Amino acid sequence: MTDTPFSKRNNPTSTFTEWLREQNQENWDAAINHRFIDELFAGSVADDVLQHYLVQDYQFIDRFVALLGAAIASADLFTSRVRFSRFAAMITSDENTYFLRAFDELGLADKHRITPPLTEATKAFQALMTESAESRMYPLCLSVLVVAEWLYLSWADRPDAKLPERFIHAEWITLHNNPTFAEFIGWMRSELDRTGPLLDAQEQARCVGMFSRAVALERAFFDHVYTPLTYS
Ligand SMILES: Cc1ncc(CO)c(N)n1
Repeated sequence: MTDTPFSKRNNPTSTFTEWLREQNQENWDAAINHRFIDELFAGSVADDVLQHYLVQDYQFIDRFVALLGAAIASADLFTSRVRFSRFAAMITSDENTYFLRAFDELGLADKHRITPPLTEATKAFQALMTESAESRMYPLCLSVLVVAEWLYLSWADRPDAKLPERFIHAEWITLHNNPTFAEFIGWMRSELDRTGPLLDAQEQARCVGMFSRAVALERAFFDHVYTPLTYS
């Protein structure tokens, strides 16, 4: 990892978020081209693999919504709070009901919707989200939120791909590649592009650190679905 501040970056035309992503290109590309994503588009993910992914991801989403709350609380503008609040409403409605319908389809017991065993990857992600929320600094909250949403838009954006038949596959794609979602990511990046460069070198290094951890964890999270737990 480099300690070079944004103002001394090699490529002077890159924005703050581009600069952050450039430093994590290998993990980013491995995540968005992951076997799991190829199988999701093909509709061929094994049910126990998808179930494991969704059970663990529901626990990710719990802390993710808490982190959205921290972004709402720490944002410097009312207009930013409004946009994040609307996004939080989407996650806690359309996305939440997708999880519940998918759990029904996959026959998942109630206890695993609420308190499943947590994997190391899930715990590490939860710890990162708690740390960034507890910083109470808007750009640090954004550094983790931007990875989670921008990386998901990046894997889901395959314009020539046909949607798979089953809703448990297709809806997980359309939740992450629809125009409203894409527009929101553009806005959220512009928020980090606006507030990140104003930080001092030490605080920028914290952004770099959290962004990098988040990208590495996204990759690890996809890797770990192929050793699914049994939820009986
Ligand atoms: C692990 C992970 N990262 C990002 C997203 C997008 O919200 C998600 N659902 N799960």
